[in-house]
Amino acid sequence: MVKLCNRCQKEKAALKRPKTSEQLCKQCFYTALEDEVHETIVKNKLFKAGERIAVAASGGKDSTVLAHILTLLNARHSYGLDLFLLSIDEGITGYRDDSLETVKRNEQQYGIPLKILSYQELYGWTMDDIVRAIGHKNNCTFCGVFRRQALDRGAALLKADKMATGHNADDIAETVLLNILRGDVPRLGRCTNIITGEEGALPRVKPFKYTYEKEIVMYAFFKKLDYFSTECIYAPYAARGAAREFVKDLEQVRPRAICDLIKSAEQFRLDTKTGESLPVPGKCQRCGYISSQDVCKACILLEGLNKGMPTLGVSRTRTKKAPKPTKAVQPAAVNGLVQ
Ligand SMILES: Nc1ncnc2c1ncn2[C@@H]1O[C@H](COP(=O)(O)OP(=O)(O)OP(=O)(O)O)[C@@H](O)[C@H]1O
Repeated sequence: MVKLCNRCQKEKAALKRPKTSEQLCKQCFYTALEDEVHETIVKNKLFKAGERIAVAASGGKDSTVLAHILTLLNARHSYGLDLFLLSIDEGITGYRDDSLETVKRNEQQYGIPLKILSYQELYGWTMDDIVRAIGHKNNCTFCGVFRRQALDRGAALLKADKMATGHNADDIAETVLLNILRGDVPRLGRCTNIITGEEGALPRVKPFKYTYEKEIVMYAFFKKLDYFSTECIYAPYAARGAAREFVKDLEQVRPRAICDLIKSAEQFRLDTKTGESLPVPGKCQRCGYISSQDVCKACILLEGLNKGMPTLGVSRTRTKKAPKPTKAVQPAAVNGLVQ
């Protein structure tokens, strides 16, 4: 017997939604997902009319679907946003070079201008160079810290008001678990925030906070979106992989587990009486970019690389005293890079 779509009751059901177990036709699935993202955007006041939004685009499924859905919702609901694609080329041969080709095609497909910035031009090192120098251990620390700053720099060049990233519900649930494993209570409370960095120059928003990865993949697949699907070649060495597997196992047993992990972490709010305080954003004395310390993590890591002491700054203990300044990356070095 043909199973009809639970919503329209007319079309044949094409899929079972991983999040709700509803059996839907393709069109009703698209509408359900798009409406949920719209609701998330409106309820959480993620955007204001007239804002310039940098969509952090890696060429992967999440950011590709994000660029697609934001373009669509911006037109459908007259958000009045100016959208831009912003990509960081970490310099990972056989991975990022291929995914950037996808983003270049997305620029044409969605009609959104693209800006690419590379670690090579910002820091003088590619990730391939870094892995050659330090090995596979800790390379994700360098990549994560440099990417975060590189995205901020790119957004500043684009004069963006906000940045939207493709972090989905699974990513956030994984981060919750990692923070529990590390006993990092302040981060545990903060990692589920849908808007971060509001106190600084560039707030970051996560429109896919409640969107399941499996549904993003289904959406991209059924809509035949052009995205790059290979994992980072250095990813097998990341601790996140184990948390990812665990979240997938939990989801298998109980699909709600992903939402529940996010909800439970939301209950962990910082108790100011415990003496723990949130880092106060300031400026790095060397490069001038946002930092809660005198010298930002990117400058400390870069100093370690340039001095042949790559473990400098990798430890999670906070440096009270800033190390002596060496050559810093000057903001001026990347001025005039807007294409
Ligand atoms: N190289 C990059 N350039 C621009 N944005 C990036 C880059 N890498 C990651 N991001 C942003 O951070 C988000 C989460 O990063 P993650 O490492 O999970 O991405 P990914 O798996 O490479 O690709 P995606 O999340 O797009 O499927 C991405 O959705 C994207 O918005």
